[in-house]
Amino acid sequence: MTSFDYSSIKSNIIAHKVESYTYTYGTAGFRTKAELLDSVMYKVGILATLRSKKLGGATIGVMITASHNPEEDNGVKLVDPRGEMLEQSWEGYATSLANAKGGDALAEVVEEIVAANKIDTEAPAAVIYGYDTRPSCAELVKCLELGLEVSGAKATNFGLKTTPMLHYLVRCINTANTSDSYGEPTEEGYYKKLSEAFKTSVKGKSRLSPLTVDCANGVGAPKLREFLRYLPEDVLSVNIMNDDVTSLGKLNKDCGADYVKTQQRAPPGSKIAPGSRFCSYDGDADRIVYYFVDSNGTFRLLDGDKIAGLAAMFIMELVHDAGISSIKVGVVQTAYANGSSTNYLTKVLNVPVSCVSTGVKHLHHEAEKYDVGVYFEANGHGTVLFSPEALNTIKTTEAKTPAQKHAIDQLQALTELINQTVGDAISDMLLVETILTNRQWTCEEWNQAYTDLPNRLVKVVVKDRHIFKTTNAERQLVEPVGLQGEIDALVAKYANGRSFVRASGTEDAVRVYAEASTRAETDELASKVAQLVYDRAGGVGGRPLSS
Ligand SMILES: CC(=O)N[C@H]1[C@@H](OP(=O)(O)O)O[C@H](CO)[C@@H](O)[C@@H]1O
Ligand SMILES: [Mg+2]
Repeated sequence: MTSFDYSSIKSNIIAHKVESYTYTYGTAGFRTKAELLDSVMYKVGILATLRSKKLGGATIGVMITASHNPEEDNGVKLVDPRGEMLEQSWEGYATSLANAKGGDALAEVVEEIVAANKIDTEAPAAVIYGYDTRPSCAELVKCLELGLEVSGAKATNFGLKTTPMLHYLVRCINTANTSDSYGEPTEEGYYKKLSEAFKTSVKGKSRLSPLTVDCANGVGAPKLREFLRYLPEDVLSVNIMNDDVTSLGKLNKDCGADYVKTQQRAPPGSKIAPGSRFCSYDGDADRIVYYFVDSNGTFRLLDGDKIAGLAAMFIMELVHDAGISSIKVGVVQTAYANGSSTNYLTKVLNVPVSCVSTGVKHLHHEAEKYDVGVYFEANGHGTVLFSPEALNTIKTTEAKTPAQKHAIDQLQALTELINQTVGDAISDMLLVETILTNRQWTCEEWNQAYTDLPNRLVKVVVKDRHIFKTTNAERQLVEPVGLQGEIDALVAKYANGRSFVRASGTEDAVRVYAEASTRAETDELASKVAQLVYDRAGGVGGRPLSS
């Protein structure tokens, strides 16, 4: 291990490919065209080392992936010691480092971070890293490794991983030999933990019909295949599709969770028919959506909102059957959650629901406020968090009846089955399969909880999206001044109408969301609001949805 060496940090700097490009550590870390990322990877290596030094040598994770983005993109994000996303206050450091051009500028930013956080640069540092199947990963890994080396980290390459596996590994390493040890810090340990919990969860129940999993031609494919070696076919029957991770150009192309959610259709080539069950992962396997076609042949999507409803329902019943009145379940959504799902949660399940800003970190932090916090974005990213007190209560409650014992055992198994560090397609799939198996439900029966309101998401390109400022968990605009009043006036004309506008954190566009009672009204409302935004806030290119 080398030590932290300013001159080495300066002299090894990787030059920016495009001088004028500005990097931002956003909702999903750094994400852009892969060829622009080599300089960033070097600096992320340095940042991860500093973060670890700041936290007494705790292991920090670095994941190289661009999730559902096209194959030519790539990205990188840091994982904090408990497997969470990088603490928000450090995102600014990431951005400053990434934009520092030249060795002197870089050293200056590093010095600022060291001073502001009183970091002992000679303290130990440990960083683990993993990457997805993108062809650009190999080169980017080398750049990251150089950054880790010049800053003196003990670095470990965990190789090809799904994003949630890397989060799991970070938490396991940092909790090893403690009372809240999260598991064995190996890929095998992950498979064993989840498969054992699943076997317990479905014990004594008949296996469901086969589930076809679209792996988006990404890292989920080889990892799911490996995982299935731990689960006998008579416990879970899975067919894998879109598992080509070697041919160029296939990753996320006309497949995967994002495609299915935005296109509202099954990937081409899937032999979906009434009675069959399907789900899709995204490119780094941290998102999942389910779908099926009903007896009329109509495509039905079971998205993150539907998964949240199913999970909340099941866990609340288990808590009730276990006789544990101290555990309160809550659900966290964003403004993109379908109005019918919020209605179902609050009026039918009577569960408290919080609405927070877009981005998993916001949902995760809000979910930590509940004893059991279920959080999902509509797009299928989410998980369930059990507070330390809830975990302890589940572990120590003594059953008075066999029914109570069964419920407690089921809850205990769920705490092992669910990846509590971050949304995880494999783990979330097992959660859904557990519930459907216990209920012996078809997807059609699951879907009956509520009917989605028709909805529409439109992108409007404007001169400067940063002029859009929101409040109330992004549901209302504060600026441009006056625009919200005009949106409200439009919404008021539609039964069950709802619409909101915010700047995307990941694309150079403004997003307009609308829902209403009928498809026609929804489309009309979406188009009116989109055109209003275009007219009032510097629309660029063609006017959206003009007929
Ligand atoms: C409407 C929508 O789906 N927004 C997505 C998208 O964020 P935007 O800030 O809307 O671009 O990407 C995020 C990161 O993957 C994800 O968390 C979020 O849900
Ligand atoms: Mg993803």
